[in-house]
Order: sequence, then structure tokens, then C-alpha cells
Amino acid sequence: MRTLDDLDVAGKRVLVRVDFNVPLDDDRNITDDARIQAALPTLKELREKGASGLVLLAHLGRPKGGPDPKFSLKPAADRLAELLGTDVALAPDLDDVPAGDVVMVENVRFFEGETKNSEDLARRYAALADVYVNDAFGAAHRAHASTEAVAHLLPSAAGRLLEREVTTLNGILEDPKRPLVAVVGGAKVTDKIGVLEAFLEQADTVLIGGAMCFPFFKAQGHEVGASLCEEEGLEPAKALLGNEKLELPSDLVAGRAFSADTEVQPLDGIDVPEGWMGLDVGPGTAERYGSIIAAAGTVFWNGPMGAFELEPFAAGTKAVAEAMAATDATTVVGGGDSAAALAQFGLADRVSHLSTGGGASLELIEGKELPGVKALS
Ligand SMILES: Nc1ncnc2c1ncn2[C@@H]1O[C@H](COP(=O)(O)OP(=O)(O)O)[C@@H](O)[C@H]1O
Ligand SMILES: O=C(OP(=O)(O)O)[C@H](O)COP(=O)(O)O
Repeated sequence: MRTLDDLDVAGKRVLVRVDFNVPLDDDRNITDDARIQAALPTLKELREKGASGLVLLAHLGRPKGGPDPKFSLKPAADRLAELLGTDVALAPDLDDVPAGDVVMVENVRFFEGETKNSEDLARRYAALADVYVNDAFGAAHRAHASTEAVAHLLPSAAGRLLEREVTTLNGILEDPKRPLVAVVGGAKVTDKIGVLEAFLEQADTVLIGGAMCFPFFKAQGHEVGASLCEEEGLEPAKALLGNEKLELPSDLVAGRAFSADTEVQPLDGIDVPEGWMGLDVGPGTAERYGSIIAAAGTVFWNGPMGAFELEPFAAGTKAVAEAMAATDATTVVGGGDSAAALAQFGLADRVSHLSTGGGASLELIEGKELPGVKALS
């Protein structure tokens, strides 16, 4: 992988792909800016090496069908401006990118072709600069126009964050201290359930939480009520059931709605009544998972155990976070929301490696080549 050591940037305009997919609250305030902070060393290095300007590309959320103010990168651009102490203009489209020290383009997922890795769109990105740097580790598992196609059109290299993430994760997981325990939860079930099979070959135990458990429960014939349960997860879940390395929740906490002031009901088992949604693992599960983590040699965690942003459903995620903080094992936590959860509990500095990528680190550990990384080789 080419790095900043291999790229001449003096006097050049640099196109930088960053992962500023940060968690936002209902008022669009950033609740955890770790991903923006993590990109600063690369941005500062490029400016110190005399780049004539930086044009930043990033995505936020998963907008469908063109520009949508709900998915604007404005909060991220403003936060970056504060952190760099310079103006950061936000260009709404690619035909209107002003010259400037640091300029951000609006959410790349507003553009037709981004997620299809369009060559035409990549050419429009490439026209904005002289060289390309990818520092978006969290999006390196996506073969998208701003992470893959564009890398072939300009002299390109990995930024310091991408470089450090790949080196650190490969180092930790080359010969992990056993048992290797993986904790997988969150809401991106369709994405992640597919990688679990290969993952189960690497790990000794995989603990399932978050919305990831519902396709398994549904496949077993349990009631899932109004829980987040994507149809696409059912077949992969069925194929994994019976794997003895797999641990599923044995109790849950349910709510009437995805809201902090909703009615809450602890469930002894895993059947979710009609009109209720499972929003956290229960205390029995949290304790069992905590003991398994305590006995591990290496723990990798991606995806919260429940809707931790909502106080009534934070306990399962907090228990796992505390177990991670308390163990002497090598601990790796990846993902925007998982990192935000650790920060919320004040435990961000208590793990061996806090990765900016959830899906990306899962795929790296599974042994897959990340398209965003491969394009820089
Ligand atoms: N049981 C659940 N039902 C609905 N959403 C959930 C549940 N458990 C966790 N979540 C949500 O999952 C989101 C994080 O998932 P994900 O993006 O996969 O994690 P990460 O960003 O760490 O990779 C959080 O916003 C959380 O509210
Ligand atoms: O948040 C991200 O991934 P993660 O939730 O797996 O850490 C990345 O920004 C990638 O976003 P995507 O999963 O919508 O492609």
C-alpha cells in the first residue's frame, strides 16, 4: 500500500477521502467527533508539506435519491473548521467547488453513481485535484467511486489513519492470543451477517447482540414483535444456527418505540410481544457475555448491544464496554457507534485499539482484501 511517504504533494491540490460519518442527535449536533479528530494528522501533514489546497470527499448516512438536508455534511465541515482553525467551505456540488485552503464537497452519496463505483463520477472527482489520498478507513470496505474508482485516476496513497488502522489491526490479529472472542451487534445487520460465517472460522466465540439477534430468533421460530428484523438476514442466520461458537441473547429489554421516554418492559426470554421491539439485551445476557469477555485473550467488538443512545436501553452495551475496559486481554473496538458508546461511558481510552471502522475492521479480520486499500497497492 502506497502511503504519504510515497506521494509528492508540494504545490499540489490534494483530493482527500475522509470518513466523517459521525453520529448526530435529533438537532444535528455531533455526539462523537472521533472520526473527524482521527483525520487531523493527515490533513495537517498535507498542509505542512505544502499542498496548495485540500478538497475533502466524505459520506454521511445512507441517503437515497439525491440531496437531502438531513444528510448534509455541514455539521462535520463546521466541526473541522473549528479543529483546524481555518475556514472550511462546503461545496453543494462538483461543478461549483471554490478554490481555498480546505474545501469540503457535500455528501458524495448525493451523487448518482457513487455507490455503484461509477467511472464517470470518479473522473469528475479526479478533475478537482492533482493527487488523491484515501484516509477513510471506515469506508475502505466499500468499492465506491470516491474510495475505489478515483484511486486509479490520480497518483494516490493512503493517509496516516488508513495506514495506521491496517497496520495495527493486522498486527493484533496476525497471531491473536486465544480465546479470540468477537462481539457483534448494531443495526447494519444485512451488511454484517454475511461476514459472520468467515468470521466464525477465525474466532473461538462470537457473541451476538443488538438487532443482529432477531434474524436468528425469527429463524428459530420465535416472535420478534416490532423489532428491527431485516428479511435479508434470515437465510444467512439459518445457515449459521447450530454453530457451537455462536452465542445468542437469552433475555431482552423491550420498548414500545425507539424513544427514550417510551414504555419499557424487561423480558425473561427472547420472545418479543406484538407491538414491542427488542432494544437491548437483558441483564442475564449481559452477565454471561461479560464472563466470556473476562476469560478471553483477545476481544474484537463491533456494534452496540442495544439502542445505547437511549438511556433505558444502554445497560447491555455499558456492561460489555465495562467488561472490555476491565480485562487484561487485547481489546479492539471498531465502528462509529461502538466508539461513540465507549466515549459515552468514559471508557474510550481503556481499550487496546479504538478503530474508526466497524464493517471495515470486521472484513479485514475476516481476511478479506478491502477494495479501498487494494486500489492503493
Ligand atoms: N435492538 C436494536 N434495535 C434497533 N437498533 C439497534 C438495536 N441495537 C442497536 N441498535 C442501533 O444500532 C446502531 C449502531 O449500529 P451499527 O452502525 O451497526 O454500529 P457501528 O457504527 O458501531 O458499526 C445504534 O444507533 C443503535 O441504536
Ligand atoms: O459508519 C461506517 O461504518 P461502520 O458503522 O461499520 O463503522 C462507515 O462510515 C461506512 O458507512 P456505510 O456502512 O454506510 O458504508
